[in-house]
Amino acid sequence: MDDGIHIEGLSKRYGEGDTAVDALKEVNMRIAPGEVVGLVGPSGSGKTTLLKCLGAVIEPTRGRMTLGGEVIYDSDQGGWKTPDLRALRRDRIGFIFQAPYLIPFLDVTDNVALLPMLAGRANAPSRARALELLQALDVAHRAKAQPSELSGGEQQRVSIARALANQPPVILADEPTAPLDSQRALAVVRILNQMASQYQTAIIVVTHDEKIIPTFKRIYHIRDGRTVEEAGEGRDIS
Ligand SMILES: Nc1ncnc2c1ncn2[C@@H]1O[C@H](COP(=O)(O)OP(=O)(O)OP(=O)(O)O)[C@@H](O)[C@H]1O
Repeated sequence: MDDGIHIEGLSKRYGEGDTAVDALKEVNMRIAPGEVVGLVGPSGSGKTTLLKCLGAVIEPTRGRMTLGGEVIYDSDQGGWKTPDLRALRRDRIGFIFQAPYLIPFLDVTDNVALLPMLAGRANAPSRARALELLQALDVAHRAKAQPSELSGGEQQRVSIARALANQPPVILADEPTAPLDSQRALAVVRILNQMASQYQTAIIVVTHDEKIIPTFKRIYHIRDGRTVEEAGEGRDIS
């Protein structure tokens, strides 16, 4: 089974000739449903490039990527499996960023329900799903509030609910804890672990954050475009 995330021989070259940059060099990764792994590496090592390839934002040069049991990209089979990369991103991949990027003129429920609605689901089940997620993330009491009325931590939890809204098999989190103090950063990681296990989502967390690195059970180190897998400390944060 190839559920979760499976990356095989993924390479990305920017540019051509003398100025070409090989940002990813035959990267292999496998993340199981329900698993949260860290992706760490120095500046310029290829982390953003890897997230962009997985998130169908840029096209790899070679390799194969499987998300939730479906091959989404195979360079030996013509590249992307679907021409509609926007729908792929919307329906199959959740994104969490350093800042929550909530839509200021929609209330909390609609911020979460918007993606299922855009994916063609009816309003009532989309809102019901949003409320269920807000409950799971302990912000349901703010369901009718505007984003500007929320604390930073509440906004971050709403952005995690939004990432889960279309039940994607995969969530890509780019430095989700960088601006947070230690306690709040660990709370976000705890939530990501709970959500991964509750919804059987595979989560990659790109991070430099020394506060959360000891919490991962598995870490991929990336250096100069190549990944090395390592057992993490898996420090208990329950
Ligand atoms: N659009 C581009 N064109 C050419 N080279 C690029 C492009 N984007 C990134 N690179 C190069 O690819 C390599 C990997 O960059 P990438 O942004 O993936 O690193 P990163 O690990 O995310 O770094 P940081 O932690 O600083 O964000 C770097 O050498 C970078 O200069």
